[in-house]
Amino acid sequence: MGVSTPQLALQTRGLCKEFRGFRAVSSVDLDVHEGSIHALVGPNGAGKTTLFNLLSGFLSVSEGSIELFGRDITGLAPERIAHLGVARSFQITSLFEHLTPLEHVELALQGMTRDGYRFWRSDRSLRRFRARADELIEEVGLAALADRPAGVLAYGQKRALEMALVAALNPKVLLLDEPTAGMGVEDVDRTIELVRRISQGRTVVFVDHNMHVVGSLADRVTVLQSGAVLAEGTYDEVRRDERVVTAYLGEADHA
Ligand SMILES: Nc1ncnc2c1ncn2[C@@H]1O[C@H](COP(=O)(O)OP(=O)(O)OP(=O)(O)O)[C@@H](O)[C@H]1O
Repeated sequence: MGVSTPQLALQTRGLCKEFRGFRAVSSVDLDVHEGSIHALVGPNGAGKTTLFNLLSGFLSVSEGSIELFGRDITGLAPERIAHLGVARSFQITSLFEHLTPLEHVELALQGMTRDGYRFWRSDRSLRRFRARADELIEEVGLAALADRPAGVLAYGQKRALEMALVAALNPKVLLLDEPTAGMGVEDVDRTIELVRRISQGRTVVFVDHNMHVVGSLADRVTVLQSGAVLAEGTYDEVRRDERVVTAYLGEADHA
């Protein structure tokens, strides 16, 4: 009888974040459908990173609520939210220059087990994860560099390794903060493919300034301005929206 609505992976209602009276995120109602790729865009300072930090629990919520698959996760610690299946892309600074990509992924896989991150564990115990680590390294296109120190990887390759580390967590929801930032055209296109592959069977929310990336990947786009939702829809809908055009032109004017 009733029309079945697709399940929401993430839902926020009236979400606010204030920094000493300044509203960086203001009454945001966000619906992210399960299995979708959802982009957050907006001019500099629009509140995208702050919203990401709220979703992953890295910042406390000032007002409003966050639900993950219908469960209220407002106020949960980041590790609890991670445990419930939300992973955030690693920052480059979290790579260990002397460890190889393979070792990074093996450690990430070990971190998922009861053993946790035990760096003093023997090579033998890590070898249990070798086959899966090989797969992940292959998937992100780093097979030829699997045994080189991460320090020698080029920028785009480091970002690919971060993607493998996030995928190793096997999350239900993946939050990617500017996956193509600072990349040349080739790396951007490779990353689009990579995100597409990694998004299979998952929900992805990403922030990116590159509209080619947003247009190629996003099923839905939420445009933020001054902390609030300015527009929401498909890429084609939002890019034709007068208010969105004005917001971006306004930014260009001030550049
Ligand atoms: N810890 C903080 N304390 C005070 N103000 C903050 C803090 N973090 C962010 N802000 C402010 O909140 C606003 C939103 O910042 P945020 O980094 O979320 O924007 P953004 O959309 O991610 O921008 P960008 O595209 O430049 O990364 C900005 O005005 C910023 O200065």
